[in-house]
Amino acid sequence: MSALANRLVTKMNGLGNEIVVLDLRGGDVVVSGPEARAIGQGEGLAFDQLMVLQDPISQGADAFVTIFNSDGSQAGACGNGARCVAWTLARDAKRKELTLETATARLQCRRLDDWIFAVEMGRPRLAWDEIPLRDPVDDTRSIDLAVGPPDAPILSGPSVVNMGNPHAIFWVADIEAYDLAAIGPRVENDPVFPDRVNVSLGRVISREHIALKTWERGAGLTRACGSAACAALVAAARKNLTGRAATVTLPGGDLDIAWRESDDIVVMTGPVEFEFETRLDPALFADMAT
Ligand SMILES: N[C@@H](CCC[C@H](N)C(=O)O)C(=O)O
Repeated sequence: MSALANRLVTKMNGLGNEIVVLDLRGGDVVVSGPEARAIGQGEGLAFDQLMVLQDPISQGADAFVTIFNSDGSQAGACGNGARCVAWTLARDAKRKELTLETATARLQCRRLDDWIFAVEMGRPRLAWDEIPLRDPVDDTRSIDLAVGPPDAPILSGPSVVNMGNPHAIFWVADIEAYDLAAIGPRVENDPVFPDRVNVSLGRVISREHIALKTWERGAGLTRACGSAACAALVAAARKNLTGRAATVTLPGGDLDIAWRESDDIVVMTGPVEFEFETRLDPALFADMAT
């Protein structure tokens, strides 16, 4: 029988971004991409991201987190998932300050209220090879990429930012005026992005307010993407469209994002919602080698 059979999982969401938390700390069980996909087939467990907790590597951290997208690929960051993980850890440890480790960062999380968490999402990486892009460019505030006919593109010049994962943001006047479900996968898989990319449409409403919709790499259209909200604020501030703090309104609700001047770290604040806990049905892993 699979070592994942009957494991307890917590189904949550952050602004409608569907999250499953699987706590494997205290053991040496690891999850493969196919196993992650299988977990998403469980009743009510369709997720955008699966957050797998393992024992931390460095001192003082509460958990090492591996992040899977619904297609079984791995992501370096997940803002909404980080808040959900912080909620499970805060509940169990009865603490307000938590530290998560991921493959790319160490994230400090703070419980501000029962259901509200602030997460330090790290420093944005802005050089072309940090996004990464295939070809060198001097300025990632707007890159030479267009969607649509070359003589009449419908979208062009996205900003690109790495927030632990790669993001491209097209600035538009109306985020509802485009078919992101069609455009998203084309841009996600464009060869200019060797690691693929998360694709957002952003509208600057004011210097303190952005509206955003995201097609997530490996997960598709989602109701909210925390790292995209961080990337959008950084990109907008770099273009002097906003200041260094703004509310980002996503289809699922609002996140407050601040890009601290003192240490360059981006802080995301927003809610989490607990849905249910359940045990993983052994039948999900029936076809897999143990
Ligand atoms: N929903 C997440 C981001 C998810 C990761 C992304 N799909 C990727 O592969 O980079 C968030 O809230 O940040």
